[in-house]
Amino acid sequence: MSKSGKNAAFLQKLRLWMIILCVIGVALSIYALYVEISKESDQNYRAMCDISESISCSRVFTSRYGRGFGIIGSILGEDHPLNQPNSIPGIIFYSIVLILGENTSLTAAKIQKSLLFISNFMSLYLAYLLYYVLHDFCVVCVSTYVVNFLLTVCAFWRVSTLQAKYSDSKKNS
Ligand SMILES: C/C(=C\C[C@@]12O[C@]1(C)C(=O)c1ccccc1C2=O)CCC[C@H](C)CCC[C@H](C)CCCC(C)C
Repeated sequence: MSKSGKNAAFLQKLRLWMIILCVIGVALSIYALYVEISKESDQNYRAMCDISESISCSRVFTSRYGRGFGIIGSILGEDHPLNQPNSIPGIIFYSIVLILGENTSLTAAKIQKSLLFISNFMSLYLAYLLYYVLHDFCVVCVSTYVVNFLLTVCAFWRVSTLQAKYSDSKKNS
């Protein structure tokens, strides 16, 4: 296969994997939202990801860090309307990444790469809270960190492949 054919095939593969990862991200966020709402209305609700006292996702989602990433509440007040469950920006975030993946321009790919790069710092901050502050292991949370990391790797490959593709098409014209 020619170089440009190989690039095109690799881009298709990346697109597929990124769609799958974004759908997983949205699904994990919707599940987190569902658990948080269920637990808030019924203290006896036990989620699938509540395995033990220290492996409990609902304890994490209903903690003060489960809303507004623990930041918005301390600035605007816990009861501020912007202090929503973390899963809501999560759903918006993965949807934006998904939409950017459907745009074939290099600019869209670069914006996508930057957003994903930043999300790993968010993962680090949330993992810190999870491990050192809440002393919990949350399966859903850790899964989102893995999804963010894998999406970031894909986004970096996508940008370099698109750059190679565009510099080749300039050479050949
Ligand atoms: C479900 C999810 C993350 C899981 C979790 O947040 C949860 C649910 C939570 O309650 C929690 C509590 C205490 C410690 C850790 C945790 C978490 O681990 C989604 C984030 C995904 C990603 C890390 C978001 C990236 C945010 C963007 C950088 C901000 C952009 C905002 C957009 C609207 C454009």
